[in-house]
Formats: sequence, C-alpha cells, structure tokens
Amino acid sequence: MAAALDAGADMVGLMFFPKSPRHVSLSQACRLADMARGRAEIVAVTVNMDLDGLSRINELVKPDTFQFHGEEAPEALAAAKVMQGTKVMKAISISDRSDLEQAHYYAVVADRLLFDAKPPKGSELPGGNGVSYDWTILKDLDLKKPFMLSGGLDPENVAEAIRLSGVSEVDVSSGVEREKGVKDSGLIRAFLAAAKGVKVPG
Ligand SMILES: O=C(O)c1ccccc1NCC(=O)[C@H](O)[C@H](O)COP(=O)(O)O
Repeated sequence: MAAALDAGADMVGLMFFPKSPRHVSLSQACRLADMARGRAEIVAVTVNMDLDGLSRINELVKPDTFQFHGEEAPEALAAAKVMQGTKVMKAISISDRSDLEQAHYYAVVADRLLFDAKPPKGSELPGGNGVSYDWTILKDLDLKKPFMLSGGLDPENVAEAIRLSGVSEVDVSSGVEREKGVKDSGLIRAFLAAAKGVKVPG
C-alpha cells in the first residue's frame, strides 16, 4: 500500500474474496484503508456478495467504491449504490469483442467499468489470473462512462497496452507480485512509472 500511494496510484483495491491469495480480513482492510484515505480512491473488490456483506465492509472499511467481480446484475449494482452510498464499478470478463455488448447495460448504472480478461478454464478466481486479451478491441469504445483495462498487465507491457487500446486507466494485480499474492514494491513503482509515462492518444 505504501509503495502504491507513494508512487501515485489513483486507486487502490482491497480484496474481499476468501479464495483469493490477496484476500484481506476486515481488520487488515481497515488498517490499509486508513493509510490510503484522502490519497487514493479506495476500492473494495467483491464477488457475488450479499447486501449484508457489503454493508459490513461499508461500515467498517468505508471504501469509496465497490467493485463487483462476479455475476451481479445491473439491478444489484443499482441497489448497492443506493443502500451503501458509494460509487460502483462492474468488472466485465472479456475474451473477444462480443463480450463488450453487455457493457452498455452496466454503463447505465455503474460509475466505472473494468474490462478484465476472462479467467482460464478451471480457475477458482474470476480475476487476478495474469491473463490478457486483444487490447485493440477497446479502441474507440464509446460508453459515456469511464472504463479501465486489466488482465495480464505488468511493467513491461502496460505502455503498449495503453497505446493499443487508447484507454487512460489501467489496473494490475499479479503483474506486480514477486510470487502469487505477494506484492513487490519495486514492481509497483515500475508499473506506475510506465503507466503514467504514456501519452494517451486523442
Ligand atoms: O485478484 C484476485 O485475486 C481477484 C479475485 C477475485 C476477483 C477479482 C480479483 N482481482 C480483481 C482485479 O481487479 C485484478 O486486478 C484484475 O483481475 C487483474 O488481475 P491480473 O491479471 O492479475 O493483473
């Protein structure tokens, strides 16, 4: 967290999915959120979580945004937005251009979308798998809402991903880890330097 904040991350994510190697307890999340508050947008990442679970995170951790990384319907995002009073972001799994169609439904209610790579067959994780897709399919996408690119990004390829997709926001997890679930400060700094160094066309 300190490395991400010091290197100028605009958003930081806290993982609330027990099967993930990045899962944090509520007390760890509170401590990390307190470090980030006022310096970066705090994003609570959830997967098909019920309203009670969201409320508990909201009361204790006070995230700015909930990221929905499961099969949540647009109506579930709308309910969370009203009941929690936070921003909502929907992750959409992408393997090819046809997967972009659902984005238009979510864009009505979501404050932001995240186009993440579809997980490999058999993966227990809907995100954080370090796999990517054809970044060029995001070029010229017009949603009237901000959107981010993720999936298999790292300090070496992020500049190319930004150039090819034309996006101005990116998200990373395993590409800044020295081993699964263990973040590396040097890789975080390198990623942010590479991402922030690119001039986005248009
Ligand atoms: O990272 C996880 O373990 C995870 C588990 C369950 C749902 C979402 C998860 N990650 C969410 C993210 O937004 C990741 O940053 C995104 O999938 C990119 O991951 P990576 O390809 O490893 O950079």
